[in-house]
Amino acid sequence: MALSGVRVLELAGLAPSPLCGMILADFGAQVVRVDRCPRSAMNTDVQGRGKRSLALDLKQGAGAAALRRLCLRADVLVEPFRHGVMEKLGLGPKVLLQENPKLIYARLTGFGQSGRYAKSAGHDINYLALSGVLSKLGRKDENPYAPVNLLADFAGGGVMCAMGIIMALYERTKSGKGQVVDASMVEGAAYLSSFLWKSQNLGLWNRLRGENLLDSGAPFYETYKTLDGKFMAVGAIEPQFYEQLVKGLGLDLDKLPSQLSFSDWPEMKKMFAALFSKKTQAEWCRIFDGTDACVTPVLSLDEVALYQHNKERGSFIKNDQEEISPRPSPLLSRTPATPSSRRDPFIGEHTEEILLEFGFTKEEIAKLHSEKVIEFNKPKANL
Ligand SMILES: C[C@H](CCC[C@H](C)C(=O)SCCNC(=O)CCNC(=O)[C@H](O)C(C)(C)COP(=O)(O)OP(=O)(O)OC[C@H]1O[C@@H](n2cnc3c(N)ncnc32)[C@H](O)[C@@H]1OP(=O)(O)O)[C@H]1CC[C@H]2[C@@H]3[C@H](O)C[C@@H]4C[C@H](O)CC[C@]4(C)[C@H]3C[C@H](O)[C@]12C
Repeated sequence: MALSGVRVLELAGLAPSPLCGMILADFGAQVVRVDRCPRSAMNTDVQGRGKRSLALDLKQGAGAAALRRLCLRADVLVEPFRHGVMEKLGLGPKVLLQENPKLIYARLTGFGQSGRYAKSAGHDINYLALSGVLSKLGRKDENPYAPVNLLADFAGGGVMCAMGIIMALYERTKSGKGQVVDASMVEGAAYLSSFLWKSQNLGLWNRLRGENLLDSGAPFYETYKTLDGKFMAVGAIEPQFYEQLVKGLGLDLDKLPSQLSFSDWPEMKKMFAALFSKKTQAEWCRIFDGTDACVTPVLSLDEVALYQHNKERGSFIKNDQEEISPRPSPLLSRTPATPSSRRDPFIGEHTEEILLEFGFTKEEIAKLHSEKVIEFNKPKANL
């Protein structure tokens, strides 16, 4: 796999850093999740695929020292705390990079490592708000609306951080040096939205939120409810595709206002909505499948894996617990990701084997254990 041989230490965090670690693991890296010790009653990382867990108390001097030792043999450290937390533990980049100059030290935070908010708490919606993106999301006459915690946490955070790590790993093959990756979710979400910025002069965003081409203003870029309470997604932007949409709806193009007549959009939406409500989702699929009308069903998470196209590509996978999840993306032709099919690790499940692998002796491990710096957690206890 593309990242085999890369050793990653991921300090356990909320949502974005677990995704970052999972991407690296899916593509072959050996990812160790460093969990808190004493461990919490329940594992909240649902993105632990392919990782192993080491439970280590970083607040004890011996715990912080153990992490420093682990970092000597690691390629990447991912830390998800607000700025200052790692420094307070004596584990800041100055210390760790001095000890291992090849280390890639990835810091995944909401507000970045500097600026007045660097030490403030926040969540996806706050980061999205400060990126400017949130102001563009939402329907006409409604408040801005955050689409779950996908944009800042995962796209602008977890994915951007993984990209930064991979670029730093590539650069290291030339310089032999590690570096700090300062991944701010505000900036990640803003960067992700570069199209929004760069397209300001195209006239795409001249109208209020929810009245533009791609933000639910246009009748041909919208979702519509069907007779059976399901939905269809319509994305017929180009005139040749719009023509096919109109045909599929049983309308006559010549009798409709021009596609880009903004003032007619609200009425056209009503007309399209009335038509979509007359047939079931399956009936609309039969009409539009195989055309270029850019009309697709809105599938639920329960439906996607069984949907013919997704089945043909094997886009969703099952683990040995029969849980379905998306297959890693993108597909690499020679070295595709081979995600683990095992269940996620229990906190502290691999503490001993990881420490042995990183050069700790049995005696050292026993001492750390007796001092409650580390914890073991045998799987049987969880079954
Ligand atoms: C799924 C839910 C998550 C929702 C995601 C949400 C929408 C997000 O946006 S996530 C993005 C959050 N932001 C960041 O990650 C940016 C960077 N980080 C931060 O800004 C902060 O970390 C913070 C604001 C997120 C949290 O601040 P906090 O003060 O808690 O932490 P820090 O200041 O960073 O410091 C960390 C301290 O911890 C110490 N530490 C760290 N590691 C160790 C270690 N190994 N040993 C010892 N100590 C360690 C470190 O030293 C720091 O100490 P100090 O403070 O003293 O300096 C989920 C959200 C809530 C979940 C639910 C909830 O938990 C209840 C249930 C619990 C149950 O177990 C499972 C079900 C739950 C319902 C659970 C379900 C889900 O997981 C949630 C809903």
